[in-house]
Amino acid sequence: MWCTAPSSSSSAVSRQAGWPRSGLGCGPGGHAVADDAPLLEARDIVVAFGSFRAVDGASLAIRKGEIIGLIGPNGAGKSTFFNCLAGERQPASGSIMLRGRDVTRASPEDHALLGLARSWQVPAVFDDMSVHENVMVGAFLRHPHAAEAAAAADQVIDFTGLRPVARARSGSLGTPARKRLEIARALATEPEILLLDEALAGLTPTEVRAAIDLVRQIHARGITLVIVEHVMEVILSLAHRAVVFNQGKVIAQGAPRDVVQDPGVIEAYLGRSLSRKPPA
Ligand SMILES: Nc1ncnc2c1ncn2[C@@H]1O[C@H](COP(=O)(O)OP(=O)(O)OP(=O)(O)O)[C@@H](O)[C@H]1O
Repeated sequence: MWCTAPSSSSSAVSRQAGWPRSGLGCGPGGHAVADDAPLLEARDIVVAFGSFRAVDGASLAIRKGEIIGLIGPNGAGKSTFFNCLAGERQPASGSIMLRGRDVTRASPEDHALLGLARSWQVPAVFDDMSVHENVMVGAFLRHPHAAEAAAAADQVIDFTGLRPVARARSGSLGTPARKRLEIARALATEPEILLLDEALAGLTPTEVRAAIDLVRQIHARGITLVIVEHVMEVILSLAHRAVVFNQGKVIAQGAPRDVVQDPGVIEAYLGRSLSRKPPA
């Protein structure tokens, strides 16, 4: 467990090392956080592009240890909502609490320092850098000295199975290794909660199974997960709770096997998504 005084830097969020980080008994700055308080909570989030509300009053509370599957049709607002959770986009209204702290207007770096990491739907790796150097970029968040960041990156590379390509130029990687690198770079920031935005999209059924195994191992390390994914079988096999978005709103949530029986979910989404090819 870590409980420290707030940093004197402008971010007011302290840097803490050790992967994976553990314990949520203290909020940043040593404020007590109730054990049953959500790790991350978004309330009544609205994001508008002109007169169009991409996210229209969506709320979600995520507890430590959960794997949440966020599903819904194309354009439902999942990624936009994700971007708000990670601090990349500020909502027009609503609030976001991370570990008991209001982060609605906080920067992505502050979110990362508080223990939230995300992967991008299209991997945002630095093509001209090696795999190891890319992972070091994440590790620098908590290890400012290069030797320590390199050692921390090594651990993550071993954990994610990237050792055989550790010295390869990232731009030379195929889709599965690129997706894995995206996850590795997020893990190197030593998160307590990891948001995966379609991290399994574009993989073959065999690669999907390997990626599901990796997600299970990440969860076994004590990391809470929120996954946006279109392949329902992935949600059914991984998620404790499925949350369904449609037209910017949460229209249903619950145990994945219950949610798929919900007539509103079938009408809004599953009628289309079940026709997508699941992992064999
Ligand atoms: N920067 C933007 N400017 C204008 N409209 C946007 C912008 N970003 C997203 N949108 C629109 O907001 C809506 C929600 O998009 P979003 O990407 O959040 O949906 P999604 O549920 O993640 O979809 P997908 O499953 O296809 O990734 C879409 O209609 C999209 O076109």
